[in-house]
Amino acid sequence: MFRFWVANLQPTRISYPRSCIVKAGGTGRATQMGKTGEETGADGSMVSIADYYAGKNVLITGATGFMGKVLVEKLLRSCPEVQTLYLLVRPKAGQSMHERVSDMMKCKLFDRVREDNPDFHQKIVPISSELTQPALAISPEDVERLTSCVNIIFHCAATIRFDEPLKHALQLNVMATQQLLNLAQQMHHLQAFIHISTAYANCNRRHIDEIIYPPPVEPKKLIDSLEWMEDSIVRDITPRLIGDRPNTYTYTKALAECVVQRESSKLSIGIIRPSIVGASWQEPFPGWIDNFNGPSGVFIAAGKGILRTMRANNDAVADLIPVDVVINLTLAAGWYTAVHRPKAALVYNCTTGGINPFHWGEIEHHVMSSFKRNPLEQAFRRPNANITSNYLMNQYWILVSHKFPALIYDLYLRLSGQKPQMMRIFNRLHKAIGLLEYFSSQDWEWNSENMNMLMSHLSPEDRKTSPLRPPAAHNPTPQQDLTPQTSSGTQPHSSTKPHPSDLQRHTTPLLNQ
Ligand SMILES: CCCCCCCCCCCCCCCCCCCC(=O)SCCNC(=O)CCNC(=O)[C@H](O)C(C)(C)COP(=O)(O)OP(=O)(O)OC[C@H]1O[C@@H](n2cnc3c(N)ncnc32)[C@H](O)[C@@H]1OP(=O)(O)O
Ligand SMILES: NC(=O)C1=CN([C@@H]2O[C@H](COP(=O)(O)OP(=O)(O)OC[C@H]3O[C@@H](n4cnc5c(N)ncnc54)[C@H](OP(=O)(O)O)[C@@H]3O)[C@@H](O)[C@H]2O)C=CC1
Repeated sequence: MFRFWVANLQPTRISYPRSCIVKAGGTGRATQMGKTGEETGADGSMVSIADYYAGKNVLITGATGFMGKVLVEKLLRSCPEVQTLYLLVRPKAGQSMHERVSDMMKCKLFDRVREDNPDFHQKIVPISSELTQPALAISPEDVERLTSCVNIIFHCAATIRFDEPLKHALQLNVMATQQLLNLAQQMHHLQAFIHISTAYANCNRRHIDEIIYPPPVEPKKLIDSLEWMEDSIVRDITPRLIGDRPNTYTYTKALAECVVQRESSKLSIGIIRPSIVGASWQEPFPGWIDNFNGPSGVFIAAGKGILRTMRANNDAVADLIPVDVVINLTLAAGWYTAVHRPKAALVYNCTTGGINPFHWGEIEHHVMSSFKRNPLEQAFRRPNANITSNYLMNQYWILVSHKFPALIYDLYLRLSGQKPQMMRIFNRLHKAIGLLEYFSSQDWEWNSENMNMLMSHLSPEDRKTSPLRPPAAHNPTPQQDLTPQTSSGTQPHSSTKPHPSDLQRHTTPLLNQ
């Protein structure tokens, strides 16, 4: 299997002349490039994001995931004239691909879309695909169909587990991305390829620009080397390979960026780097989330009275960003990439810390007071969690507030003839928070010039309906046409960075309750 991938990392490229790709474009409303570079309609007015997506065929990977679902929902709701959404989905947990998609469309997230258009499901076409398989396991008929009509690709699928074995993380995050790029190059009408990366792909640096940094290793060389290795050997050498990155996730996401960038002479590419994606701010309704990733699991464990202590720096910036804001940026980047066809891939650091800093210490305060006002059902103990940056103090509280109560509770369970379980729960919790502490103990500085630039290109209507950042009393929306920073970092970029004190703070709705 690995051998196949290696062979396919250097694909036979079918390149279409750029003019062909662009002209062939969407079947939507007639558009032309305005003098300023904005896409304008036939009447000369600026074309909105919804106008751009009208009549377009969109391919989405990872649509069953947290961010993918929100992307599908927003596209259907805000771009009602979008032609078709092709979702690459695999069967899972005994459910067929069709059952999974049909279940997904029944979920509360889609209530508003359902209200607006009860037949919205007709726009969704699931395509069977297992991304870790050769050629993404897409049938030849489906390849034919996709290559003949897709206009925009959003690549959201990934393994986001921090403890993923390197080979699997490499297969999904890097090789599948390469396979998708190969497919993209065969598409006759493709206008934009949007890759979802993470703001932490380069977390081994303190200051992160909107450029692609040199990869920690040549991806193909790594794949070649791992091909013949036993899994146990790969496991042993993983810490050496990932070096100063904390896990295989950030390492493989960095490699994926590099693989994507290498195709930027043939495809129009945008790379979105969100920081820690949390519950929705506004859309389709406030507070939607469907997973325990990142801080969400920590919050729930604290709310249930299980987690009492965690290592985190009170003063470090907690770079949380609501999922709807990330998706607004993703759709706007798709539009911008297709319309402006930047020569090099544009990277968008999708972060909040530089403009609206919020700290882990403040989060602790809001989370705890929120759970005191709105207690969770069946809590283990009354919630009372504290964060500390002191290792010894944390170890002390782990012993006193986690392990000791767990021992007592398990003893009680044993004596009452039940299976002990609390120590097992704490062991898993300790493993999970051990993996998260790297991110809660330090902070990073992300440049977000391209996000500002993108905002400056949005029509006034789009700024209202698809805000790229939560509103702030004194939040100066850049009015001027800012120069994009290219992924190679070669072009100059504007220094119109808003001052943090100009901006109002926000928290996710969960914390605002
Ligand atoms: C003290 C109180 C206040 C706190 C303030 C301070 C908070 C500090 C928090 C710091 C967090 C910092 C996080 C930074 C992350 C930045 C990373 C960059 C962002 C990204 O690019 S991508 C997203 C990042 N990825 C992740 O977050 C994934 C991390 N998770 C993992 O790697 C694995 O899940 C983990 C942690 C290794 C655990 O694996 P495992 O034990 O195998 O468990 P599963 O995840 O498979 O879950 C099994 C099962 O349990 C359910 N579950 C999980 N957590 C909870 C919970 N808290 N309560 C209830 N149930 C839970 C889970 O849904 C699974 O259920 P299934 O039914 O699906 O089996
Ligand atoms: N959540 C976050 O905080 C952040 C996420 N990101 C990035 O955003 C993107 C989306 O993340 P998120 O939505 O949170 O992740 P999820 O884990 O919720 O979703 C992952 C998606 O990838 C799909 N997928 C995984 N493996 C395969 C496979 N072998 N074949 C086909 N599909 C597969 C999953 O499908 P299935 O349902 O079948 O498993 C699912 O749809 C990722 O690229 C991630 O790196 C970046 C920064 C922060």
